[in-house]
Amino acid sequence: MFEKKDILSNDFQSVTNTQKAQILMDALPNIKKYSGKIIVVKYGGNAMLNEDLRKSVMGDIVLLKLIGVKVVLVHGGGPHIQEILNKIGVESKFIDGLRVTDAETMKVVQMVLAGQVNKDLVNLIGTSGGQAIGLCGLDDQMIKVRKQSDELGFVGKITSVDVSIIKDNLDKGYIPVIATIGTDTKGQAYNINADTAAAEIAGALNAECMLSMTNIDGVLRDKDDPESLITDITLEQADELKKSGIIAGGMIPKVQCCTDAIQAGVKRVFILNGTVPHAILIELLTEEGLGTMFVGHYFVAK
Ligand SMILES: Nc1ncnc2c1ncn2[C@@H]1O[C@H](COP(=O)(O)OP(=O)(O)O)[C@@H](O)[C@H]1O
Ligand SMILES: CC(=O)N[C@@H](CCC(=O)OP(=O)(O)O)C(=O)O
Repeated sequence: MFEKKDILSNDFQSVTNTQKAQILMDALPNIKKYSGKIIVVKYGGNAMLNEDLRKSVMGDIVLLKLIGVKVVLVHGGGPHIQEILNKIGVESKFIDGLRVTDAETMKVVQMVLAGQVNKDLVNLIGTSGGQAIGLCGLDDQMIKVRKQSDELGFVGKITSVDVSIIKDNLDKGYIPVIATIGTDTKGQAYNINADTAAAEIAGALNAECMLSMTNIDGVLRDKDDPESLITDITLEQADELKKSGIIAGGMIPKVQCCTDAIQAGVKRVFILNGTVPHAILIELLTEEGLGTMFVGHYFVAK
């Protein structure tokens, strides 16, 4: 039997073919568990900046698809938006982790998320051997929103998600790749935080599982101590850790989205470190587990 450290180390190169075959056999119960089920992966932030890691994450997604999992990729791209805003000299302000979005910023958000980032990921899935289709919340008016608040400008609060276009594409064998732009009743485009959108989409799809990929191992008792990872967390514990200030900064909205997804009926929700090669496969297909798993008030066996 192999441990996480063996899988992540170069020693893994020296395992025999029989051992490799055994690893595949060991994955069989988990493959059976997820085959035919919908899994929503949220990918964004700093975990998306390194090209080799992006390739590794897209490779994991293609492999899941090929073993029969219906994968939906919801992506962010905050750092990519920031890079263009910096280049054109537009300043961005954040309120509680959300980008204040004026008309000019909204144009950049749409251009970067639905254009550059979305199509780059679609292309990468294609070259990794999968079939992806790029969508955003404007396609078929998939994500409807209303203005969240005047001070945030064109930041949308999701009012409904119509998942028909996602399901149609899953049925045709595509991996839907979704940029999180929404529209109001008048056709105005809005910026949506990608974790929030992923949780809403996962809930609307009645997904088996949602994985939120970030650049830290999961929820930590001490964010500067990787050894303090909380592997399983109930909604009540998550609330307590937020109140006590242990969960802070960008982790607050991320944890909120995870608890929202559980409450919307998603069975298993994880925060995972997307900078660990093959984090998705290790979490889903091995007994090891890497990140933080959210469970309802009752215990759900992994
Ligand atoms: N208890 C905690 N456990 C883990 N990370 C935490 C915690 N409290 C605050 N954080 C911070 O939250 C960050 C993750 O949020 P964020 O950077 O917004 O993610 P992303 O860009 O991937 O969406 C971590 O890098 C960490 O600095
Ligand atoms: C309203 C709001 O803040 N929207 C985000 C959308 C992108 C996002 O969420 O990207 P990450 O997942 O990479 O952080 C933004 O403008 O940055």
